[in-house]
Amino acid sequence: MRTSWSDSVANSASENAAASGSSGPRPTRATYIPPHLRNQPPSSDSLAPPPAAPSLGNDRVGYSGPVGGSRWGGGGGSRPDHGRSGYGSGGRGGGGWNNRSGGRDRGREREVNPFGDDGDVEPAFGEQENTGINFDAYEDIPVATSGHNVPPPVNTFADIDLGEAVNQNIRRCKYVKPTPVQRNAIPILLAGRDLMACAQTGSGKTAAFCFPIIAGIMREQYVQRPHGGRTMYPLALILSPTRELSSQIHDEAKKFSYQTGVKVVVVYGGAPINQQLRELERGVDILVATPGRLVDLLERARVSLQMIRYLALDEADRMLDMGFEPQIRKIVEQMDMPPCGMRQTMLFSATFPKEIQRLASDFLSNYIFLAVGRVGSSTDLIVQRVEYVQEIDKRSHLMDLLHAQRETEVNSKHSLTLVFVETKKGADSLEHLLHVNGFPATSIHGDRTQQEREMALRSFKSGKTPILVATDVAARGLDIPHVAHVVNFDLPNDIDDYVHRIGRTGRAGNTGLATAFFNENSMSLARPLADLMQEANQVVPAWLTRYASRVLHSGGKNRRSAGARFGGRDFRREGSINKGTEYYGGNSNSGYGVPAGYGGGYNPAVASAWD
Ligand SMILES: Nc1ncnc2c1ncn2[C@@H]1O[C@H](COP(=O)(O)OP(=O)(O)OP(=O)(O)O)[C@@H](O)[C@H]1O
Repeated sequence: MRTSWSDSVANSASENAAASGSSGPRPTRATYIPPHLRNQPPSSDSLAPPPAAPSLGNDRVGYSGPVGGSRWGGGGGSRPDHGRSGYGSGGRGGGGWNNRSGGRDRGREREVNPFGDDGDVEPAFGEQENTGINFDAYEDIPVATSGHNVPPPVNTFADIDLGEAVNQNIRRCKYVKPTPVQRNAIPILLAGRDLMACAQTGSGKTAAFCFPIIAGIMREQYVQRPHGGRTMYPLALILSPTRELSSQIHDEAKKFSYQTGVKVVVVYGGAPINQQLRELERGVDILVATPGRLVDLLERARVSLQMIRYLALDEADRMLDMGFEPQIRKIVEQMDMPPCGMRQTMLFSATFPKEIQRLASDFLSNYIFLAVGRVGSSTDLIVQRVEYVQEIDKRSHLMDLLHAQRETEVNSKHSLTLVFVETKKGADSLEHLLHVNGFPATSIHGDRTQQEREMALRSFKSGKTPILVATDVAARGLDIPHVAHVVNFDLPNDIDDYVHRIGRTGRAGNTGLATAFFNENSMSLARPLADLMQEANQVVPAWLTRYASRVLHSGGKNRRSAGARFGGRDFRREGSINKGTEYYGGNSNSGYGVPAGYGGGYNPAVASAWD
């Protein structure tokens, strides 16, 4: 059974509590225990010193610059490195796995089973029930890749060598087959390539970047990290725009890395830093972070990025918009992270406007662009409705909708409604209105304390308050089961935000409904909204088409540029860089119905709701 987000948060909290209460011996940081050795069952040779790794020398301590030799060194193997100097130990043939036991096992006793099962091994791939994703629709999903030497996609998890421990966790998650983005992205990442991936909301992007990172770290044999002092040296950094999303990624990564020995830690603002520091001191391989708290830790020299070899930006377009870009540049370019080409960089989002692609290319080296079209489980299954509602009538109209839902029991414990508003004040006052009118509602926005935010989400997820009023802080990434209805009470200014908001429903095979209240205030969205709905085979009201045609030639900021459909297209193909180079490889399809990132639609408005 899938653990819910709020359950996961609760599990994570109790896990932290258990960890901090543990009386077990604390490992000294002077001895680095490779992740794959940390969770091995004790064996007769467990006290034997690890065999020396002949290719490793002191030059592997810390970042030594783009010199010819392998910084990462290790096992050789068959993985092509495509010119990435210093990349990769191990190979895809399985020879890179190190199953030796030995060394100190600092994680084993403390590791809480994130699946809440008794550790039973799930049936082999293909024998399990799946989690509801409509796999039959997969064959029709348009996929486009561009870049040099694109590794071919795989069809099954068994075709990918992620190691037995990760495979067991995939089975525990009840993932039967890789989703299209996973089928394509995982081989690319295992081949050591940088990647910009654009795939629909709810299509499994988190696992697409987590699996290769975990497998990559497990393949590393004896990476020596600098020691002494209080600075920690993670090997992978996953950045995301909100605390809740970072927490969710952390929970997912902990599931995927269960019993692999790979240690995942999350840091984000609004939570006590001392607790996070204590957690870091226990060791960290993968650091999941929001940018603000990470910068704080970097400035305190409690974290160094010197040893980073995997950098993932989830919701990458948001991370590189005007609100976040300076912080991201600081983290990636001005601290001690190895430069692009000396680390593996992966950017994921459901939307990738051209402007952001251009910015993002600064962080990437010889990268592959991947666009995965509609995952049959997602927008096809979201019914989109748009209603003309005057500003003054919105509140009563919403309550009418909710009343009607109550009648049909749509708003039950297992049928949640997420209402998006533009401002924090608006969220507070709408929550209050619903409350006094007898609707069980709560709210989440950036002015709430972290504790209040977490409580609100828990209460929503559990069905205690099945209506959540939210600002855009909840628009991206959150994987909340049973969200049946998303209401855009206030439409966003940017069509990409609309895409992410409605993507909170219709996830992983479930159906969903998205209702938008449209009026004169949302006029700039008329055309992209009408186009988006048409692409997704939705009924577009005649009045919306009329509004859309009025702004057709007015060049609004959300204007979608011809040929750059939904941002599912590599901006390098527009001829702005690398002219004359053939970028397309693998499958290429034009014109997918990916409701993702309009080419001309970037709105650099800073959303105050973000962390
Ligand atoms: N191979 C798979 N088989 C079945 N379910 C899967 C698979 N991969 C991921 N899922 C499930 O699909 C859901 C959506 O995944 P995830 O949150 O990673 O989507 P996403 O693409 O990151 O969405 P968003 O764009 O909204 O951030 C999750 O509940 C996840 O557990």
